Amino acid sequence: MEQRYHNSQKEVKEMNTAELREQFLVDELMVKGEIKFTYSHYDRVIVGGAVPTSGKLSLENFPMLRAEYFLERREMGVINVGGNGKIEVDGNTYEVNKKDCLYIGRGSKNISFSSASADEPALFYILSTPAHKEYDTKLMKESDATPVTLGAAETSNHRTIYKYIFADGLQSCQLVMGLTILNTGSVWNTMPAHVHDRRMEAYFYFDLADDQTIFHFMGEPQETRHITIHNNEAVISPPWSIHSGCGTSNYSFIWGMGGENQDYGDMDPVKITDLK
Ligand SMILES: O=C[C@H](O)[C@@H](O)CC(=O)C(=O)O
Ligand SMILES: [Zn+2]
Repeated sequence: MEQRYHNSQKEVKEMNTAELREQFLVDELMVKGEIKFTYSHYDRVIVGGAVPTSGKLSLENFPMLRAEYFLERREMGVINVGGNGKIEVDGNTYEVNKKDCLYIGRGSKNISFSSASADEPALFYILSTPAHKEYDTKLMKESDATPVTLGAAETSNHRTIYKYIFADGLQSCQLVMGLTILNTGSVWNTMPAHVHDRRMEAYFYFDLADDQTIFHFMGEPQETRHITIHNNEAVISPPWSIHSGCGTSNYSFIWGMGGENQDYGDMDPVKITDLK
């Protein structure tokens, strides 16, 4: 498991392209036949990807967690963005197909991931946060989420938001998770941008054509920087940073947060004309 430590606002201002990418971009997340993890020290959120092919992939423990097993003191959210797949949690099997979300509660011990087809494998995107108590492991199908439409074609940000793990959805200790789908011709996400000093956020971009890119904007609202992102890559957003993107075509992304509260609406918006 790779570790990413904190960076101060002052430090980030001074970073060049390579340094920004090294600190905040999480690439090589979806690797066939592997589970990959990156441990961020912002709210101790672990970002991961699991791509099972012909066999099952089991969730292993990591010595750096100093735990008996991965979810001894943690909870986990998983969203599939690939082919049909299954997740087994302590003997129960859940069908987690594209855009379905499984919340896995603290205390769950034996977890494994599998794909229905090795040729079209499931792509499981994983977030894990520290948890103080156990909530039920529960599946939310895409069709059970309540979509909310935001933005407009005129401002190139017409998009639909699906919330899965949050105060009024799947219950968790602190994890918040969902996804956003941009309409064809819309390329801007999260504009107007916002910060939420109470929560870090991670974005995972998917369903972007292989020959396209997304300019992901980060940094303090008056000190913005960008990182270019390709399909199936994630980016870490410190609590004090904006997180917004503009693609060279439309795309979808999973957002997820850990921290002080689970109130999706807790955002301090930044006026578009105040961004620098
Ligand atoms: O704090 C919330 C997150 O930044 C995202 O949910 C925003 C988002 O998906 C969007 O506006 O498209
Ligand atoms: Zn946000």
